[in-house]
Amino acid sequence: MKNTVLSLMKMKESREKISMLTCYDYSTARLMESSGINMILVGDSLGNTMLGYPDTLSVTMEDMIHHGAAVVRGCNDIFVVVDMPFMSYQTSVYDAVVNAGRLIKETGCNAVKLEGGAAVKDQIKAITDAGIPVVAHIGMTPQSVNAFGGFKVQGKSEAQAARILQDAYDVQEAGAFMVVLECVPAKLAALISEKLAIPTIGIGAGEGCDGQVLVYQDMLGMFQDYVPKFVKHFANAGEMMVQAFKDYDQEVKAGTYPTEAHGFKIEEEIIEKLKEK
Ligand SMILES: Nc1nc(=O)c2c([nH]1)NC[C@@H]1CN(c3ccc(C(=O)N[C@@H](CCC(=O)O)C(=O)O)cc3)CN21
Ligand SMILES: CC(C)C(=O)C(=O)O
Ligand SMILES: [Mg+2]
Repeated sequence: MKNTVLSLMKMKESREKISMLTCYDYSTARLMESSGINMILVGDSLGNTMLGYPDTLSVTMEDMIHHGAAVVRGCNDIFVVVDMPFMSYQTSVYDAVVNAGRLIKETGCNAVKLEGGAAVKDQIKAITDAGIPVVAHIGMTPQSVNAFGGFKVQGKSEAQAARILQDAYDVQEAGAFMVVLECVPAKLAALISEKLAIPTIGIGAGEGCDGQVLVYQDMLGMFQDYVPKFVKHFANAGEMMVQAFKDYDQEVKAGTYPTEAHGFKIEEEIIEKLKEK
């Protein structure tokens, strides 16, 4: 049965962990749907994993709509969240509502996600007031990579930890129904998870969160540019793919693929007639 904002919030109450993975295309969405995971995130991490950018800053609304709509076409039964890309909501509350609305209308997703705490309270409130569920994202927010000086864990000092806790309270108060905690110390994430009424979804935020999210190419072992410390390889799909590509290359070159079984037949007579032309 498909989750809703209500059933996801109830999972926190009953201490049932929430599983989320990123997804960017139709065929992967079909596969994920048969796995039992609770939620899909069409993350702006598609800038890295699908488009080959060094960060998420170049990702556009058009990119998110293109991939988001493909994922939604593959999902009958999973709650889908689409990331708002860099500069689609930071510029004004008006831009935030217009662009959140476009993501909902043009992809068919169930909720949107945006990065930031206190700084985007007004945006979260306005999008929520428009009837669009919002997932917040605090801690190490990759769209601020240049401000952070790299993809570095946030919240180790007392001042930073206090700011992140306040961000968590702020996004909850503004109306977010869920919050992603990225790359923050495990004990800080556990404390925030206890204090908030809304579910927390961790990535590099330890075992105390109400759920977890990973980039699917990371957990399948098929992304090689970098491997963050929080990633666990649940498969070595990268190795399997390279082996299959090698086998194909060899068989094509050796003439062992394709065989007759992979081809289509035609009446011999027709070929004989064509030979005379
Ligand atoms: N494939 C992929 N996976 C991700 O998790 C991800 C993306 N892309 N793109 C957007 C952001 C970028 N993220 C990143 C990228 C790198 C590290 C990383 O390498 N961290 C180091 C250093 C941590 C530190 O020094 O504080 C690590 O060892 O984990 C972490 C998160 C998370 N997001
Ligand atoms: C890793 C998650 C939280 C994300 O924002 C993304 O994939 O873009
Ligand atoms: Mg993102």
